Amino acid sequence: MSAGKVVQAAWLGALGRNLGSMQLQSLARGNFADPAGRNELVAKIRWFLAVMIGCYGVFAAGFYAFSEYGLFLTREQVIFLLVSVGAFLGCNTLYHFHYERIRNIRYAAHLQVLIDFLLITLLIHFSGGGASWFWPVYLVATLEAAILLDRKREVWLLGGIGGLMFGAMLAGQYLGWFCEVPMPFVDPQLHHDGLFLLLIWLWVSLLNAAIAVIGSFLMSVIRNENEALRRSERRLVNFLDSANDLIFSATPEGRLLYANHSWKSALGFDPDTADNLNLLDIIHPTYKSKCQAAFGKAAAGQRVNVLEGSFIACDRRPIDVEGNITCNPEDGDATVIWGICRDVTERKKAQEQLYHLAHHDMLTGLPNRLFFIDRLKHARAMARRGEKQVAVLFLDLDRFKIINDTLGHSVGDQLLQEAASRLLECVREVDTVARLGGDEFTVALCNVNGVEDVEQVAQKILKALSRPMALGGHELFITTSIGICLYPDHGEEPVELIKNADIAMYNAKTNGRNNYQFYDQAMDQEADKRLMLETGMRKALEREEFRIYYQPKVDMVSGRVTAMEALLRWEHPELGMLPPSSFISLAEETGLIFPIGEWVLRHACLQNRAWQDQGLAPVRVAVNLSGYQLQHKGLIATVRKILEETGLDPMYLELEVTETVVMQNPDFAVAILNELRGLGIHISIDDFGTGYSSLAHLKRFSVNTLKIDKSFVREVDINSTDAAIATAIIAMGNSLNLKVIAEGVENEGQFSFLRENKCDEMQGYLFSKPVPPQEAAKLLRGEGLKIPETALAELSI
Ligand SMILES: Nc1nc2c(ncn2[C@@H]2O[C@@H]3COP(=O)(O)O[C@H]4[C@@H](O)[C@H](n5cnc6c(=O)[nH]c(N)nc65)O[C@@H]4COP(=O)(O)O[C@H]3[C@H]2O)c(=O)[nH]1
Repeated sequence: MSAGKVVQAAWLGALGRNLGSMQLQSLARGNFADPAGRNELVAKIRWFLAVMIGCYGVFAAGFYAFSEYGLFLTREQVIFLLVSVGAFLGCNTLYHFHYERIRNIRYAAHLQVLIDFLLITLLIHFSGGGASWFWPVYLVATLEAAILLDRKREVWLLGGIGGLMFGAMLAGQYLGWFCEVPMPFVDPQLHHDGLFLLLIWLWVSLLNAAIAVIGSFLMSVIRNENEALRRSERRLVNFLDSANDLIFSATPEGRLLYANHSWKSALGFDPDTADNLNLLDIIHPTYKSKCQAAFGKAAAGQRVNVLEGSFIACDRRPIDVEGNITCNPEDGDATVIWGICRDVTERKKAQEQLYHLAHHDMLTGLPNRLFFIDRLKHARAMARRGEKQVAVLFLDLDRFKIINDTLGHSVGDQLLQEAASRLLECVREVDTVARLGGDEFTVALCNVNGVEDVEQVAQKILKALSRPMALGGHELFITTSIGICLYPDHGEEPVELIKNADIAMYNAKTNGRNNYQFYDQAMDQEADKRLMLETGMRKALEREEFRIYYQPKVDMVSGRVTAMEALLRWEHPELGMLPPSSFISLAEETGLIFPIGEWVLRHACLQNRAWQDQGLAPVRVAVNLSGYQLQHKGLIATVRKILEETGLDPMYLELEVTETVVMQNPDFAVAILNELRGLGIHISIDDFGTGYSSLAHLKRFSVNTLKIDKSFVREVDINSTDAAIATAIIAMGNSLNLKVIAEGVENEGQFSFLRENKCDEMQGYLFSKPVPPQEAAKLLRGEGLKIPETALAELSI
């Protein structure tokens, strides 16, 4: 048996033995060991005597006044009798009402007994006649002394004094000092018989002594017993108070009778001071009816095990408890319910915390995957009932890893928290936003009526997340890619729905990020393909499956090639020649972008050096830098190393960085681009117009060229908005002394418009598609470069 169980068994045993006598409060009141209890008893005796004597006085006076016999009392005796009765009643009343004050007087009890002796002596003597019947009252006064006084000697002494007083009265009578006192049933002759009076005195004194001895002996026995009981009670109370469990007793109606120390300190109530405290009033409403039923059950004699409940403490704190209640009524005792419970508030809190931890993401406080699946099941059940749909949105923050790696995890964490709170703003309360890990979030939209509903939310999310975030002293711009699938159209099971939304999300990523895509079964093949690409990509470098194609950039004044843009291709053994759009984002996610990017940079530099060595007119080679590469700590060192290894002059290297990547963390980009510029490298901002650059930002960037995104070039000659954007970019570039190049120029209309608007350079299929190195060399020699006829005359070729 464990120590805890031994203690529990011990105190349960003690509790059981004392259960009947455990009416602690009421017991104390009738306790002879307690002076208050004894005084109460004595007071009762004295009131009884006073009433009896008073009745006799009234009877005697009445008899004297109205009876022709006039009784056997003289007028003076009746008067004296009434005065004595009055004095006795007066003393008693005085004692009763001023008990609290009198009891503090030393020898108050002795005095009380002596006064009783004296009054009774006077009463018997001076009233004479029938009042002499009251001589046994001496004995009662001795009994009073036995009850009131703790020391036997004092009891005997007072008993002796009583006897002496009685003797003195008889002696005085014998000697004729007092008036004649006729004794009932006694020959008046004997009233003056010394021997007879001596015998009476001896008899009364003997009785008095016997009462004093027996009374004080019995009282000491009672007192000792009571003291032992009180001691045992005290021990039990101490024992109960030392228990950590909350122990209480109450009536079946809930009135609290007793509570141990732990109960009092946990709840802040004290049944001794709070009158009529009812347990049911301080039980949490959730548990009230359950506890009421349990009390009823216990009162009916059944033990209620493992009762859970919660009290409301004095300061309104909920105190969760767990325990059992029982009721052991003994014969004649009122039904008392006993409860033993444990304060499990902390344990419950810990359990709740544990549950929260198991079901929530620590960083954002959002539900985690486990909880999300649970919520999704719930949403599915609701949708089934209402014949609605559930939408699962899978979100991945674009290029989050870059921010995390470059600005540190603390900023990354803040970003995730900010993203989480913005996501919560976009959905209703019934919907669920969860974080699956990393930068992946999911949203479950309940009771969806159709695709339009979901699209609205998706657009709201894209907008909310693209708002700039000021975190850790940086202004960050982030976008997100969202994959969406619907229950029941795209799957039944939560796991399947999440998987399909994930597949759709990848599609959104490959579709240029910052957009949403609905799941389509065809995407499954895409997912398989992606898996195949991922495994293949790891070996592609070793197997030398990557190729670089080159596309010329043409100067609009001279008509010459100013640069060759290196565009990566992957010659997949099964899928054929793959464009970068089908594998670059995958390379970024897998981290393979670093070795691949380095490979492209090295080979492009080598190629350019080779062209120069072949005697071709030197041009720049433009290499695209992924956001991940730009933010990589080792970028500058890598570029330097490659330039050294290949022997290419930095002025013939151009690095293209997309505007979105630069704007994601402008402060960081400024620092890196300045350093690259410092090496003598040409810097271009790619896809310009798609990001959020402002003039203020541009002024800080140390770049050479702005490259108008091909989406604005496509309809630049027919669409007024695109035309306005393109001309604005050209004007901006001119004012900042930057070169402006347009990409994706396919026809003469675009060409003429851009030329008329003073665009410095152009690139596009109109001049040449991206071509392998050998063909690129031909272009550099001026062979095969397509310049529109209309322009040839004006160009200084
Ligand atoms: N419709 C149309 N398209 C034209 C025309 N002229 C050129 N293009 C295409 O436009 C893209 C221009 O590259 P970008 O904007 O830097 O966009 C590039 C670039 O961001 C990225 N990329 C290419 N190579 C690399 C690389 O080595 N590293 C990194 N990080 N990204 C690369 O992949 C993107 C796509 O490259 P590509 O598929 O080669 O697509 C190229 C090119 O083939 C035209 O007249 N019409």
